Formats: sequence, structure tokens, C-alpha cells
Amino acid sequence: MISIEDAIQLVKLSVKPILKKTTKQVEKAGGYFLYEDQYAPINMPPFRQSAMDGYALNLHDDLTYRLIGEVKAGDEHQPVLKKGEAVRIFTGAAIPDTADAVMMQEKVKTDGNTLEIEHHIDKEHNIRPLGEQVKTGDLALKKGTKLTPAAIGYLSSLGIKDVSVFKKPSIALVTTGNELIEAGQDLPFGKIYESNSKMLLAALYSLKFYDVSIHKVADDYEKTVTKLNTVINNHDLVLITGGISVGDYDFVGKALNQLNVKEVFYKVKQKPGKPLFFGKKEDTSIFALPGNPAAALTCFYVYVFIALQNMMNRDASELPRIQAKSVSDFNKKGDRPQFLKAVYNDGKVEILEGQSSAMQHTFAVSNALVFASEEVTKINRNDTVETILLPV
Ligand SMILES: Nc1nc2c(c(=O)[nH]1)N[C@H]1C(S)=C(S)[C@@H](COP(=O)(O)OP(=O)(O)OC[C@H]3O[C@@H](n4cnc5c(N)ncnc54)[C@H](O)[C@@H]3O)O[C@H]1N2
Ligand code: MOO
Repeated sequence: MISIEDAIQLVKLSVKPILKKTTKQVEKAGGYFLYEDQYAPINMPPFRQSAMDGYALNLHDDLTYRLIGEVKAGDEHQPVLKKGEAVRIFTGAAIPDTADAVMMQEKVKTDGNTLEIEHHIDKEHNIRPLGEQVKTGDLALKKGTKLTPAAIGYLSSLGIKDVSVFKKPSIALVTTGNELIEAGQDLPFGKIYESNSKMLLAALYSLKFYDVSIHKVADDYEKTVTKLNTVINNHDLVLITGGISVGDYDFVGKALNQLNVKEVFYKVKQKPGKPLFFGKKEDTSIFALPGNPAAALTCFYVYVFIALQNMMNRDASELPRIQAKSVSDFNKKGDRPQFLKAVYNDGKVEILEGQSSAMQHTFAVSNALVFASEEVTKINRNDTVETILLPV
């Protein structure tokens, strides 16, 4: 049995970025990372642009100007201004080549075709220069940049429709167990509704991993070997739930061994999630998560999350941990470090009743996990506790 710290370190070291390329429509590339440098195909802005509603001026020494025309956003004409002449102009409109500056309309008095500005202004005042953000052929965004909504807006403003991005992992979720029944069917005695695949699928979707297939296998050794062989050969990441403990019908460990999956670790000194297995077969990463739902989800957030980040070539790979003030008392039994389902709000955290690894009703209302290390035997109200904020 290894420590949580060692297990985290081993996941970090064992999972490499996926360096495959895929092409996406820019608006559908949110959360992806650029596969290559993006160069600007145009200047941005593509012309000298007015930053204000007001008047474009061909500057002279006097405060009085003669109005000779108008340019609205989208207009293509270019009035020619002599010194002392002005055109009405609006935000986003193209500045005539012969205009030097824009005075906002609040600082202008008009009388027919004559206007008087409040004070002198410098050349280029209120004008967005051609190519101010980026010039044609220059680097717009570097390889590896995460495509946030703002980055998608920026690339779209350059007329870019498709982008090359790093492929996200293809993921298989495998549930094991003769007791599992699909929602919508009758529930015979001794059976339970299958929930781990739905829970993990939701967790993956919330982190923007959509390439996920779901597989089910009964507690049967041969069938487990066959199913795991297929999914391991066809995915970057395999998440199995259940069948990894020591029962007579827990076949996952034996099947992974039969398939020559290299064990990186099996069993972590933690609660929940003691029987967690992590292994590799070539570039595929395989987690066998304990079947108990709260154990499976905790291991997802603490370990699988890191693997996902590494696959996407991210630097910050763990969920954020902060210090918070406990508003609950909690007695820890045993010496395993424990992840406790909790609710965090505004610097304070409440450790919930019902911490067993089978308990989904408490996890369902949690947004954090309080970490109680090996040495901790009791958490008292007002103690400062390490709190992992969940991406929910
Ligand atoms: N003799 C021992 N027994 C157990 C030990 C141990 O050290 N010695 N460890 C316990 C711990 S801790 C855990 S955690 C579980 C893990 O067992 P498995 O990973 O083999 O999981 P299963 O036995 O298949 O299932 C456990 C539990 O979870 C339910 N389950 C499984 N899959 C799903 C699913 N897809 N949806 C909803 N619920 C599911 C299953 O019905 C069981 O109730 O082992 C302990 N035993
Ligand atoms: O490790 Mo188990 O998840 O404690 O129930």
C-alpha cells in the first residue's frame, strides 16, 4: 500500500501529453489547446478605426472646424478632408486617411456645418491604429494556448474558421458487476441501479471531455479479459469501476495482469478508495476505481483529474487546495488519511454526516473534500483544514 503523495507523483510521472492533432471549428474548440502557432491572416483592426462617436478632424491651430460629411461603421467611402475640416464619425467606422484625430461628441458644439471643439487634441487621439492588436503575418496566439471564450473571439475576429488543436483523450468507462441494472428497468431483489458510469460521464463532461464510450461487463473472468483487451487497445484512458478488491468475483486485477498491463500502483493508504489500481499499457492509462460510488468519484477527482490534465499538456495538474475554517467537529477512525465530503462557502467548510464510501446522498450535496491527514484524529470546530475545491 503506497501513500497518497507517492500515488499522485506516480500518476504525474506516468501520464504523458497526447500529441495527436485534430481540426475543430473555432467556435467548437473551447477547452482545447492550440497544436501550432496561429499567425494573423489580417491586420487587427484591419483599418484605422474610430474609438468614439464624434468627429474626425484634419487638425489645425483653431478650435473651429467645417463639417463636410459622415462615415458610419461599415461605410466604405473615404471623404477627403482639408486642414480645418471634419466629418461626423461613429465608433468602429473607418477613419479617412486625411483625418488625424477624433473628438468625442460630448466635447463638441455644433451650429449647422460649423463645429467648435472644447480643447486641442493630439494626433491619433481616439483612433485605434491599423494592426494595433496584431499585424498581418505576426504571431496571434502561441502553440499550447488554451482556447478560452476570449481566445475564440480573438481568432474569429481575424477571420479564422478552423484551428488545429491537440486531440483530447478518447476515454472508455467500464462498469463491472452482476448486480447492476439500467435505470428504467424493474429492480429485482439483490440488484441495484448502475450509477457509476453516469456519474463519471457527468464528471468528464463537466471538464469538457466528450469522447467517452461506456461498456458493461458481468462478473465473469473471460468476458472481463475480452472486454478490457478491446477497450485498452482503442482508448487513451480506461476507467473501470468495481471488481478490483479481493472478493472471489473481483476479476479486474487478474484480467489486467493477464493482459500485461503494467501495474504502477495498487492500493493506496487512503479512505475512501483503498483498492485503487493504476497501470499502463503502452500509451494507454488504466485506472481501476473501487466500485463504491463515493470512492470512485473521490479517486476521479484526486488522481484521474491529474491524468486528464497531463494528457492535455497542462502545468497545474491538481485540483486547487485551500485552507478553510471548519464549522464541524469530526472524529477520524483508523490511521488512513481521509477525504471527507464537505460543503465550502466563503472561507468556511462544513464536514457532512455520512462519510462511508457507499454514500452518494452526501456527495450529492458536496462541493469540496476536506483532507484529514494520517496524524489527524479529530477535527474541531474552528480548526483550519485543507480543503479541495471540486469543479462542480
Ligand atoms: N475483504 C475485503 N473486502 C473489501 C475490502 C478489503 O480490503 N477486504 N475493501 C473494501 C473497500 S475499501 C472497497 S472500496 C470495496 C471495493 O471493491 P470493488 O472495487 O471490488 O467493488 P465491488 O465489490 O464491485 O463494488 C463495491 C460496491 O459498489 C457497488 N457498485 C459497483 N459498481 C457500481 C456501479 N457501476 N454503480 C453503482 N454501484 C456500483 C457495488 O454494488 C458494491 O456495493 O471493497 C471492499 N471490500
Ligand atoms: O476504500 Mo473503500 O473506498 O474505503 O470503501
